[in-house]
Amino acid sequence: MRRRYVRGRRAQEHSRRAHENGENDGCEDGCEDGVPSSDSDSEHLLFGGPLRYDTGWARHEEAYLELSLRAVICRLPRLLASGFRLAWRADPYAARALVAANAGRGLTQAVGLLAVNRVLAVLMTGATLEDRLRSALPSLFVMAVAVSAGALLRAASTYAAGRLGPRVERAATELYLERAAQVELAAIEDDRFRRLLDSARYGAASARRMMDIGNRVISAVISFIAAAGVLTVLHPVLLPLLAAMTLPGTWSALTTARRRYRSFHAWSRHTRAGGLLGHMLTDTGAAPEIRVHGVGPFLLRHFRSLSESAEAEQTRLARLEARTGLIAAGLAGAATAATYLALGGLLLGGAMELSVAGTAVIAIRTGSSSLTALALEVNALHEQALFVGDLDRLCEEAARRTPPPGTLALPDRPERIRFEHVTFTYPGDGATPPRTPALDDVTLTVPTGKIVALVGSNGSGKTTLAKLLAGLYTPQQGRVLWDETDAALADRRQLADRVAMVAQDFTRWPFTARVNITIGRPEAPSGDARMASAIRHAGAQDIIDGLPRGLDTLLVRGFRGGHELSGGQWQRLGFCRAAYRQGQILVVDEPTAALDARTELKVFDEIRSLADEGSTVLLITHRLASVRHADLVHVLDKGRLVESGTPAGLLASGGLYAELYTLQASQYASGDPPRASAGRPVGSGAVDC
Ligand SMILES: Nc1ncnc2c1ncn2[C@@H]1O[C@H](COP(=O)(O)OP(=O)(O)OP(=O)(O)O)[C@@H](O)[C@H]1O
Repeated sequence: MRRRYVRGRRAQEHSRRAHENGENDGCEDGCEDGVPSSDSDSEHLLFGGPLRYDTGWARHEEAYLELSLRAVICRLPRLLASGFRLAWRADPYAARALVAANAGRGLTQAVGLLAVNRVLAVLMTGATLEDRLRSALPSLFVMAVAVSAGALLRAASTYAAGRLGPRVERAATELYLERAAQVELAAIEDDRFRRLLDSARYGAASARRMMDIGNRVISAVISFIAAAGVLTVLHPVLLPLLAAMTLPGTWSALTTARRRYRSFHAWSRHTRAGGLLGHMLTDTGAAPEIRVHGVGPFLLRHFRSLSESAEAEQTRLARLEARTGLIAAGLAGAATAATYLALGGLLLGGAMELSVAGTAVIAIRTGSSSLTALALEVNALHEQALFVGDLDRLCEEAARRTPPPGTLALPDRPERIRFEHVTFTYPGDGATPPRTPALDDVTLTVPTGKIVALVGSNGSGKTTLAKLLAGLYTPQQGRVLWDETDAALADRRQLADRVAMVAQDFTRWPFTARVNITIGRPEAPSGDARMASAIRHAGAQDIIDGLPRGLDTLLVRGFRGGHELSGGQWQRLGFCRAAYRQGQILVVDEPTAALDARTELKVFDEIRSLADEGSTVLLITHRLASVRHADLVHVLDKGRLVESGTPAGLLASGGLYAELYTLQASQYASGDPPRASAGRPVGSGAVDC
């Protein structure tokens, strides 16, 4: 009931707007800027409303539609300048050649038109035909030279644009990737920056397209200027006649293009929704449920409903296009008749010579086709320029968010890493209320050469603390000290070099097993000893032995020879990668979550042996039985440090650690499932711990 009311209100609002815009293209049912509402019952049922992308580039859908042609033309020079800067950086020679060739073409067109005028004038005056032809020869020669030069310059401009395009795309892509890889992790996780990244991703392809469209715009502008200049020289009244003949065609082309564009954006949500349904129907992950729950016919029905409404929209557009084309043809016909009547009047009144009228007809034809092309290309150019503008903004923003390289050297063999009153809050998206700190005034010590465990409920800040230690984030307050050196001022490359990490969501690289291990330290000389030691520490020999091509097996499905590992096997490979890296500090976040009991024991033995060899291990785990391997345990709760001590000491003290431990141990001791509410509340993740 409520939904019907909301949809009714929305339809009324759409109708009102369409009415205000003076558009009534058969959309009694609620229109969006002349486009019938694309909201459908299927979308409401399946997605709770229209399926919109939440990405940066999607912003341009609205931005572009809001702009009038005048606004587009006003903004264009700035946007064009950023495209030209890219072109200049990519290939200054080709950029110069492109501009020069187009300018030259305009000149040849003007010269050609004037020569035509001269030829016609000479042919229509003079005594004998032979005399007239002889007198016309020099102008004919000029015409031939102008046409040949124009052809040569067109070839030069095609070559320059073709050479420039890929180079511009490569330069822009490199710029994009370089900037994206440099920024701090917090920027990558920041919604606003992510949107900018999304949007700027299209900057490179758009920059390339801009070269082609820009080339056509320049040549249309120059050709229009040449035709308009010649017409003004021939007779001042001809210029308004040119405009009158051109306007209907331009109006028709622009109206149709904008209508299609609007419709595309209103209806692309629909198409996207249909695509998603199609994908779900064939997706491997959804396949079992589709079969067991009989979801197939349900999805197919909604797919058909979405497709049928999209087809109806195409029919509506075709009808409108035909109508606009007809109106434009009528107006253009009237304007052409008026033009020829005016030319006839000028001829009869003796205000214009026949030769001038002939040249005028040619110039009007050239000028009007250039102007129509210009209007369309400017529209397209503006759309591409928006994305190139985003690439510019990304570069500025990335420069702001790239951490300084740092200058202080870290101690070779630090005795401890100390967190001093560290507070860290993840950046918000600006729209929602500010986040609460993930770490709040935390002071603790990680002695080197030991196993230090971080324990606490879900969301208590363990992973965040490990990432701060690895230098992935910088605290807003407090310091992380390696002995006495502040990590925020330390050489960032040196800091990264000291740490190896097996994160919860470590990357499953779509490469061979060998690369998946060595990518932990790609520049290390690939020696068998290092590899063998890493495989041994991770207890991964059986996995490698089981692969069809051993270390050279490709670990991704969907490609020939590709092989899929189980979750636990991947986890051991991730551990192997970290061991291969041989960092001073090894951070392991839930290293055994997907492992069977026997393998888990083996991995913890290896962690112990790594610590015995001098490495520092920062262990994050919810399996408190495994924490007995640790030399020191820090217990976090809601971003604060609540307890620290040895496992035995903490058990004896009867605090949060002891409570969590007892809760977990009781699962094994008794047949009854433990109750999370037993004892005092320990946060939402009490049972996990
Ligand atoms: N990238 C992020 N952006 C925003 N908030 C985050 C991000 N990562 C973590 N948080 C928030 O910070 C808090 C601490 O998260 P953290 O991952 O450090 O906890 P944790 O103790 O490791 O949890 P778990 O045991 O579930 O892995 C949580 O409230 C979490 O929602």
